[in-house]
Amino acid sequence: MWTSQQPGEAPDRRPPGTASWAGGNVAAPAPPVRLRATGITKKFGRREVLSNVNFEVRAGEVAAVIGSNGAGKSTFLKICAGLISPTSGRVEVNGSIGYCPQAGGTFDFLRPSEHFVLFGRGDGLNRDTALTRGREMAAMLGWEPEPKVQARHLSGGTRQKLNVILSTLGGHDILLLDEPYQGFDRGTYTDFWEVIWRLRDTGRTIVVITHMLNTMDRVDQVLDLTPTGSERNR
Ligand SMILES: Nc1ncnc2c1ncn2[C@@H]1O[C@H](COP(=O)(O)OP(=O)(O)OP(=O)(O)O)[C@@H](O)[C@H]1O
Repeated sequence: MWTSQQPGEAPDRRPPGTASWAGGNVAAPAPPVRLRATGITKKFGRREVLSNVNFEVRAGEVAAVIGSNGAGKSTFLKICAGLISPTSGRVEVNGSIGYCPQAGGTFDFLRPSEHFVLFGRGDGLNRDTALTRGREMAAMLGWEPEPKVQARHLSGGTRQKLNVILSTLGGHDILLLDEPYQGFDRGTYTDFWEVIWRLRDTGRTIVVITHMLNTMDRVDQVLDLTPTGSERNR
């Protein structure tokens, strides 16, 4: 379901189930657009942080959002997640969203398993499914949570793994990840991308804020929010 007004995509007029017709080869229909941001501008007070940003990402695509410090990457992702409103412009969402914040997102005095249950229940999962999914995702990131350790005693990188896992529990159509791999060691970074590609292959849409330039060959498209020219002094 589109959660805001759908502008209407061009109808596919091909006969159902046909890959080609009229004697010619016709490309398979493009996967559906999952997230579309149109003309997004955001001001904090008189300061314009985002200026007329347009962005569209489809099912089965991974997009990177890049830009200098303060370029508005986190602000843009929060607007896409519906956490804050743009000053102007609109976001259309076709599917459910999982969001991984840059910082926070976990609770000091809860154990990882308690996080899985708490967040899983919020996503409509029962307790056992939430625990199983959480542990499976942890294993994919090379982590076996110790049963009795509270989040405040986890290392920074491990706590960030927990943060990422929580955003994936609900099996959402769209994953918005704000610098998800801060503190990951090299092996976990590799595992992380394996997980992302696996999710992409199941038709998920993933938008990742990153500062890692070597990420660019891992994604389908890049949105660069670095201010240009006159925007630099905004
Ligand atoms: N709630 C707010 N009120 C006022 N200013 C804000 C608010 N949130 C963000 N800003 C400002 O907006 C600008 C963009 O912030 P944002 O966190 O989106 O940048 P970013 O590109 O994610 O930066 P970084 O790469 O350092 O994480 C910054 O100058 C920040 O101080």
